[in-house]
Order: sequence, then C-alpha cells, then structure tokens
Amino acid sequence: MHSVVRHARRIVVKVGSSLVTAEGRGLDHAALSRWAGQIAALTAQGREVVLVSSGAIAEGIARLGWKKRPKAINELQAAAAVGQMGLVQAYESIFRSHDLHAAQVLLTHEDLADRTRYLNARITLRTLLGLNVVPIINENDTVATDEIRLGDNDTLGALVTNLIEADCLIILTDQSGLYTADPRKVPDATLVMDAHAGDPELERMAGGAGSSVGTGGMLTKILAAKRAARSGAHTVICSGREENVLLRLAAGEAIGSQLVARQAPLDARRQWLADHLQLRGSVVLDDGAVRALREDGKSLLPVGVKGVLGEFARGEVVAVVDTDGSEIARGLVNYSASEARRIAGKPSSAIEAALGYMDEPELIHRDNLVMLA
Ligand SMILES: Nc1ncnc2c1ncn2[C@@H]1O[C@H](COP(=O)(O)OP(=O)(O)O)[C@@H](O)[C@H]1O
Ligand SMILES: N[C@@H](CCC(=O)OP(=O)(O)O)C(=O)O
Repeated sequence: MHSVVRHARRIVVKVGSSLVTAEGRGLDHAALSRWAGQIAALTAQGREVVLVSSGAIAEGIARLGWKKRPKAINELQAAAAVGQMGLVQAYESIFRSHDLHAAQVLLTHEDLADRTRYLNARITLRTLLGLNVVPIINENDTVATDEIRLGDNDTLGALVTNLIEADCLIILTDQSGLYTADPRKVPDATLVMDAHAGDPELERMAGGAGSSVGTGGMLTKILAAKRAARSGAHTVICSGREENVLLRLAAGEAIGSQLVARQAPLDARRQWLADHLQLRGSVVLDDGAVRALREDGKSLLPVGVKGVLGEFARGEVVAVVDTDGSEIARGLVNYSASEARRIAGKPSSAIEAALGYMDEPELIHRDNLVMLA
C-alpha cells in the first residue's frame, strides 16, 4: 500500500507537545530542525505545507523553571505566552536557514465559528501558501477561555485541514501510530496500519490522554481523522522520531497508521457548520421529521419539532437531535429559541398567528443544514 501523502499537494503537519519538548525538558531544537528541513524540501517539490505546532505551554513551563504543569488557567496562559515566543523564534530561524519565511497564526474556536473570521483566516492562509510562506499555527492560549477553547491541537489540525481543504493531515506523535490499545499499558498491542477514518472501532482502541505533557492522547487524533475526512482529507498518525518521516511519506512509503477518508467531501459551507465545536442549543425532532431530513432531504419545518433546548438567536448554529438525544444534523436557524418554542409542533401556516410575522416557513432551510448521521 502506498502512503496517502504520495499525491498530496496541500498538507497539514501537526506536531504534539510530547515531541516538540521531549516530554517537558524544553524545546528539542534538533527535532524541530529535522521537521522544518523536511518541510522545506516538500515545499521545494511544489507542495504547500502548514505546520500546526504544540509546545507553547510545555516550553513556557520549562523556561519559567516550574517543576510541574500548573492547574490554574491563568498560569497555563502565562506559560503559553512565554513558551510561544521560544517556539516561533526557533521555527523562524530554522526556516530562514532554508530561505523560507514562516508566519505565526494563533487561532481560537471563536475565530473559526464566526463565518467572516473563518473566511478571513482561510484567505490569509491561502495567501501565505501562495507566497511560499510556511504558516505555523497554534491555539491562541492566552486569550482562550473555556467557551472559546479548541482544547487540543489535534482538533485544531483537523479544523485547519478542512479550512484550507488540504489533501491530508499528518499527525506526528511519540508513538509509531495507533495501536489496538495504549502501548504504555498493553505491551503486546499491535499497530493499526490502515483503517477507514471514522470507523467507530478506532475510538474504542484509543484510550484517554496519553503522555504527561500532551493533552489529547490518541482519542483526539482519531476524532481529528474523522473530522478531516469530512472534507475528503486522509490522515496519517505516525512517529515524529522516525527518520525523514515526512519525506518518506511523501515519496509513497506507508509509515504508521493511515486513516483513509472514504466519504464524499462536504461542500465548504456545510463543512463550516459541521466544524462548530460548541453549540448554543438544540431542537428535538419527532421520528417523522428525522425521516424527512434523513431520507427525503427535506428542510426542517417547525411542525416536526418536539422541544427546544438552550438559548440561541436567529442565524446561529444549533444541533438537531432525535428523541434519544443523538445529534443527527446541525444547521442555521431562522428563528430564535423563544420564537422556536412558540412555533414548535405547529404547521408553517400558523407561524404568523403565533409570532405576529413570518420570516420563513422553515425552521432550518435545507441549504443551511448538514446531516451528521
Ligand atoms: N491505542 C493507542 N495507540 C497509541 N497510543 C495511545 C493509544 N491509546 C492511548 N495512547 C497514548 O497516546 C499518547 C499520545 O498522545 P499525547 O501524549 O497527547 O501526544 P501528543 O503530544 O503528540 O498530542 C501516547 O503516548 C500513548 O500513551
Ligand atoms: N496550545 C497548546 C497545545 C496543546 C495541545 O493540544 O497539545 P498536544 O495534545 O500535545 O497536541 C500549547 O502550545 O502548549
């Protein structure tokens, strides 16, 4: 089997905290040089590469001389602000030695949830790539409160992959890939060499958070692969310590775990809807409405809504759930939560009498709806 990276023109590479900082002992400059050197070679082959690099917090902790990772958010944010300096300084000087410019891009969930900012981020990244600059992306940890946090850079890597419609996402970590169980705990676990991104069996194999400095563990990588597959991107999870790993993958060698995308890519607007991590509310459908959406591709009418949860305004993204509470779709609502409560279960012809006006007959129009299950 050839590597899914072989024909990739646009690639997102994510390196985790455990690798960048050699388990918390400060930045591993030699390792950074090796990856950056390979990225420079990939750009010389005419490929576009975006680097999502973790390590700000771990490097900040090392620079501040702290013995262990603090629990307080403000201390973690302070550490990130200190460590991010070291991270970009290191990459900037290494890329410069390869005659390449690097650019720092710090994002939060809120930036990607807002359609205008999302489109701005996309155009900026595309412009940077067009200028042969290597964007280096991290979460904007110093401003991110719980509500706007992405949480981990595996998720950020997948969101960026979808944002720029990359062909593949390469997640470099401290293990050789996904094993059938956590190799730290189950020594005879075996490497999964190829699988279908989104296969629920993979989620079972990946336990909780892994190393002491990383945040996500393997589960967030598997979910990232599932997310990236929605835009048609394949994911490789492999060891960042493997010699020339990026170049060998690009030459077609299958290394680590290849998680292949099999579904047809969502269009860009539905992709953006699907990539929202936090939603303000949800609407609960009766079984007939679930069937109308799923099987007949219909818009969501108020008549099929049994309940409205949370508070949201017109134009916000809400979850569409079945009676078991499983999210089957999500979309942009035409009515606020309080309006939706007043028209739930009613035919569209009764909207005007209930609200005093009618904007649209649908609660969520089909064009603003993405099916998830
Ligand atoms: N099924 C699995 N296969 C491989 N690693 C796993 C698995 N389940 C849990 N892990 C753990 O996930 C860790 C990698 O996650 P993490 O420390 O967050 O890395 P990173 O900093 O690269 O994001 C591994 O060191 C490993 O202990
Ligand atoms: N933004 C954080 C990264 C957090 C993170 O997701 O780390 P990891 O699980 O190692 O990819 C930092 O730079 O420290």
